[in-house]
This record gives sequence, C-alpha cells and structure tokens, in this order.
Amino acid sequence: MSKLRDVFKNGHKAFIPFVTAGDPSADSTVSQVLALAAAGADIVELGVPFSDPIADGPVIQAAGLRAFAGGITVNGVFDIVAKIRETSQVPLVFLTYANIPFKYGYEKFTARCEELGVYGLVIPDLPAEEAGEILPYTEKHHVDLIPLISPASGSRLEKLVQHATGFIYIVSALGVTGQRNDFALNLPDLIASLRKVTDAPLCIGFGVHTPEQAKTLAKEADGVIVGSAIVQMVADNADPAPVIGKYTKEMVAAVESAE
Ligand SMILES: O=P(O)(O)OC[C@@H](O)[C@@H](O)c1c[nH]c2ccccc12
Repeated sequence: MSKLRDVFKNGHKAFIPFVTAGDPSADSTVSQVLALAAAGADIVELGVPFSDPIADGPVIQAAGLRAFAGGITVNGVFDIVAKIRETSQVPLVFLTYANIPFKYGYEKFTARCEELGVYGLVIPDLPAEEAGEILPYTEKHHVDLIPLISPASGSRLEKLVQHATGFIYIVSALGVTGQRNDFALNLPDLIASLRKVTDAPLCIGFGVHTPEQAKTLAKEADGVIVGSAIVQMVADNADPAPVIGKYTKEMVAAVESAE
C-alpha cells in the first residue's frame, strides 16, 4: 500500500506545502520542513533545484537560484532528507525535473528515495509517453510517480492517470507556478471526469494562497498544494520557519474544515 494513500484515509483532506531544498541553505530547509510538519502538513513537497525549471514561476525560480548560491547539489538534497528523518517521519515527495534522476541514475535515485522515505516524485517535464523509462525503478522502490493533470489534459485523462499509485496533482491553470486570484479551470467537471477513471486522491495546486481559496478547493478535491506563497515568506524572512509554520497551521485548519 502506498504511504501517500494512507494520508487520505477516511476522507482526510491533505494540506501539502512546497519549499525548495537548499533555499537559502540546507540547515534552513531542515528547520523549515520540521516547522511545516509540526504545524500539521500532511505531506511536504520538496523542490530539487534545477538549472532549467520550465514550469516554475518567478518566485520558485528565485528560490532555486538562492539554493544554487548556497551550494546545493542533488546529494545535498538527499542529505537534507536524511537530517529531517533524524526527527520526523512526515511524508515527503520530490518535485524534480526529469534530467536529475536521469543523470543521477534511475536505480540509484529511486533506491535513495526508498531508503530515506521519499514516497513520491512529481516530474513536470516528463511526458506520460516517456514515463515507461523510470517506472520500473519507481515501482521496484515503492516510490509513487505522481501525474500532473492540467486544464488542457482533455481526452488523455485515462492514459495520464493509469499508473497513479499515490495521488494525482491537478494544476489549476495553464502556465507556470505562482499566486493567482482566479482559477481558469472548471474544477468540478475535471474532478468528475477524473473520478470516473481513477480512485487515486486528487490534489490541486498552482496559485493557491489564502485559507478561503484552500477551503473552497478542498471541498472538491482531496488535498491542496501551496508553493509560491510559502517560498515568498522564505525569501522575506531571516528566520522563516516560524512564519511558514504559522501560515501552515491556518491552511491546515482551512483544508480540514472542508472535510
Ligand atoms: O507555487 P504555486 O502556484 O503555489 O504552485 C505549487 C508549486 O509551486 C509546486 O508544486 C511546484 C513547484 N515547481 C513546480 C513545477 C511544476 C508543477 C508544480 C510545481
């Protein structure tokens, strides 16, 4: 059974914050993730910095640059996870671009994920048609490959979700990550179409920042993902952990109020 699926048992709605690993330092990321976990985050999405992050908006791109300035490497990201695991079992997933596990070696990358308790991978530039390359390794090492569904996925839904063992990531709008005030998609219709072809939990992200938005979206979906709003707090605060912890508490309460 997928560790990620367990999070959604008995209709639990998940709040999933995102931070960039190494932004602005490895030690800061460890304390950020521990603060998110202590505040009730159900899963933490950890971004692996990459040189060509085509789906990242300006806030997440800037975080990647700060992480590179702080000397982050892929092994450094695994070291951060090892450090988190000294005190926390919070479910973790990586947001990584495809070249990173490819270059590192699929076997070695997914084996380290399994060993350290990274339960899932979101790979925004991995087309479903190419997923077959990494799937034997993610399956062998019990790491869930998390498909991204966008308002443009249309008639491909069934194909896109066929390997979804963890949750499914619904992108609320076309374009890159970042805060938005309205959501382009017809969410109820997309969710209804997805429910017909999968029993995997459906989480929605891109643009969410207020508790009100989170509550509204959590009424339809099984979880809500927030990146840029949190990463902006990391950029703006010398000691970000308590700030993002406080925000996460509010967001967790908002999401749970939709249960
Ligand atoms: O930043 P936002 O709009 O709150 O969206 C979440 C997002 O940051 C995170 O999940 C993410 C970071 N980089 C991505 C690339 C593709 C899809 C998703 C992501």
